[in-house]
Amino acid sequence: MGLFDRIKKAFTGKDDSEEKELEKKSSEQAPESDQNSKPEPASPEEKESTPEAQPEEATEDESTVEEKPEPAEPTVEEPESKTVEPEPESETKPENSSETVKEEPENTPEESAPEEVSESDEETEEETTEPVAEESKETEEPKESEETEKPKDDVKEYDEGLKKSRNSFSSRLNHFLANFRSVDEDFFDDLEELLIESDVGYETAMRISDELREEVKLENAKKKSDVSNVIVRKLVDMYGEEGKDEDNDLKFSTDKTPTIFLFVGVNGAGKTTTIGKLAHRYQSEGKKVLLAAGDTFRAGAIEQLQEWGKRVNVPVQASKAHTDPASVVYDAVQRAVNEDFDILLVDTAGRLQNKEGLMRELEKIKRVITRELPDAPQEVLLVLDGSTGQNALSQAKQFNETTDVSGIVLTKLDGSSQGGVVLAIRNELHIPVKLVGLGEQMDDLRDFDPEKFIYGLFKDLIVGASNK
Ligand SMILES: Nc1nc2c(ncn2[C@@H]2O[C@H](COP(=O)(O)OP(=O)(O)OP(=O)(O)O)[C@@H](O)[C@H]2O)c(=O)[nH]1
Repeated sequence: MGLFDRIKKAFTGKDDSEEKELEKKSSEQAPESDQNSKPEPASPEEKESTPEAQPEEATEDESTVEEKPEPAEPTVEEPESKTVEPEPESETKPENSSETVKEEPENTPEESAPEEVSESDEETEEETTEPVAEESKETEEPKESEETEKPKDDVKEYDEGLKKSRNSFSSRLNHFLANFRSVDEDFFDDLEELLIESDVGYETAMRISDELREEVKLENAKKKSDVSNVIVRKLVDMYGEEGKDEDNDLKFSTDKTPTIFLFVGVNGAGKTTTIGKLAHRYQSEGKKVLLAAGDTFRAGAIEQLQEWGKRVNVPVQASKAHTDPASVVYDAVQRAVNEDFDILLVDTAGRLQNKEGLMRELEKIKRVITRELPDAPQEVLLVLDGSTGQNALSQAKQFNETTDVSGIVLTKLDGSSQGGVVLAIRNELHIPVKLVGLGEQMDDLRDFDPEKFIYGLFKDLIVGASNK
């Protein structure tokens, strides 16, 4: 069963063929009693969900007028979703948060062009690193986490977080389908354009268009509803295919040594915030977490990480601005080992005077870590601002050329209408997305779950597409 059918079945209780079968039967037997043909709804809670899901256009299309079974919304517990590989509800338990610490990302007028990273990195140890600002420790109790927020549900989070992306994609596609006259060359040109604009990536758009030509011929899909079904099915199944060997799980140390995650990415992508959220997650799980302020390029970045340290009650290894970041990281690794920390999360600069300088610095940081702990870092996580669409994709390409990225954190998907970039990242870069940011709060970080994500992105189209 392809991804499309798996998702459809998980969330509606029926896959496409079962549904067609049912429809056929019910139209043969009792044309009026279409009530009966509804898939037993999982839970009809938010029926209003997406207005564009059943756009007026669909009505004008001859064949599609008949009543659709109202999409069964996924229940919080996803009761019948057992068909999709069993997901442990692996999310952080959000017993806290709620308190919104406003952080200004660019709060410091940085840039006094920093001395180039010194090449002599053997040293690092004592010199630079007076742990000037290693505050927090266990001193401050997590006062903020007292006000409990109701636990967030995973499916629902994706569902809500991706509303904008979904609406944007659904309405574009629906608009497009409502306006095409025939499936000719112009149709395919326009479709390619639409897919590219939706940030699924150029190559993906071309592949879909090519394969669609075949499918359209094969399935003799001439009606709008058929074409729509084929497009969505292709998009989803292609995504499923590409991800067959993808491992979206974070890797951890397999011995007693600390796990180290190194975060890289351009300024403002959400590195510090992601580190804060992850620190909160592991801390809540009872792990001993240390943060390292490896972005010494600007003082504001150090303060920002320290702020997060306070918020989530986790110590931060830091030094003065413009210290060699490798020395800060060296000290952090030493401390993590000596004091039995479970996890060390390392922040890095998003910008230096030039790209080469930045890449050299990242390399050096990584070398320092690996020299101390050969299996670390267990992850080099590239943080990308998901709301930047194609821009995120080209950043990923650049970083991946110079840094050995093991996974991607895609942030700001809540505010984005560019969720399609996830398709491009998988189909074109083959780097697994491991985490997604669905908001600014401590609990708004999710392990990336491809099926829930795709459901969140295409819900209306998946549930609606095949019933026409
Ligand atoms: N809506 C939303 N905002 C986010 C998310 N992740 C981060 N942000 C916001 O994005 C802004 C930048 O995040 P930072 O964590 O400072 O980014 P950074 O990559 O560390 O940037 P520098 O410290 O400048 O290198 C902040 O205002 C965050 O609150 C997310 O998932 N959703």
